[in-house]
Amino acid sequence: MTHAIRLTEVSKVYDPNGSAVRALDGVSIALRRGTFTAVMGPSGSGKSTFLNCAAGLDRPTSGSVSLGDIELSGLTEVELTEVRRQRIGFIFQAYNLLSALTVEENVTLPLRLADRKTDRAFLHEVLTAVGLGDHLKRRPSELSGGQQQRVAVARALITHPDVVVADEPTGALDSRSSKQVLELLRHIVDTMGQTVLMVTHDPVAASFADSVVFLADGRLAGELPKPTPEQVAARMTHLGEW
Ligand SMILES: Nc1ncnc2c1ncn2[C@@H]1O[C@H](COP(=O)(O)OP(=O)(O)OP(=O)(O)O)[C@@H](O)[C@H]1O
Repeated sequence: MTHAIRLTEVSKVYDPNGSAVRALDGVSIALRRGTFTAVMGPSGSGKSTFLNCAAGLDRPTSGSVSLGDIELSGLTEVELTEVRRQRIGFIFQAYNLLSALTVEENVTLPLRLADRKTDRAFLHEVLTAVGLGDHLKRRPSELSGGQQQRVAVARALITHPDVVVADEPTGALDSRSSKQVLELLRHIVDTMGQTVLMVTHDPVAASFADSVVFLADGRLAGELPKPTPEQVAARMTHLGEW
């Protein structure tokens, strides 16, 4: 199995008050294991819908999504929740850490929710990789935004997920902290063989990926391997307002 995620002819139609919005329109793509993919496109082009369908947070109206050899559309809600918990790591713009918990408790929370034991050696490895080995007992309020997002990266990694999905992970960070988080995502792909899927508006962020996938009006509008910020920006300008 070389693909971490495969979408086949995925469409998603929202129907608020009867005026249907086709957020995704026949998207087919496969993401290889151990690769870092960025998703870009104008506002409203379907990036979040794409990420949510790929990660089992939302169900397509038609088409299929498979995570490894698991076909998500065949799962019940309970099974889907279990797949998300065990096989996908999530990173959001707003960190979503629990303020009452320490760094260590936040990072190991997905394991406790899944009733799994913490592998102390791997916890140490992950916290060292994100540069927070000395901050185990701190609480989120005692950390910078960049440090909090690195806790979120550690939390996403702790279950050994098949794929890490990140929705605008640097959207709330200054450029220095952004760079650290992006270098960290690059690092987990290069050294741990993780698969990362990231939505971003930022051509510099996208340039850390192996490949950028462009969306326009819910459809795939090209792919750019080995992207540079300049190439990404030029493509985005070509796609219209962003
Ligand atoms: N829950 C929903 N109900 C109705 N329409 C929705 C819903 N979610 C998204 N849409 C619509 O689907 C389209 C795609 O939205 P989506 O959020 O995926 O785009 P996006 O590229 O992530 O946008 P942005 O860059 O602004 O975050 C938009 O037209 C949006 O208004």
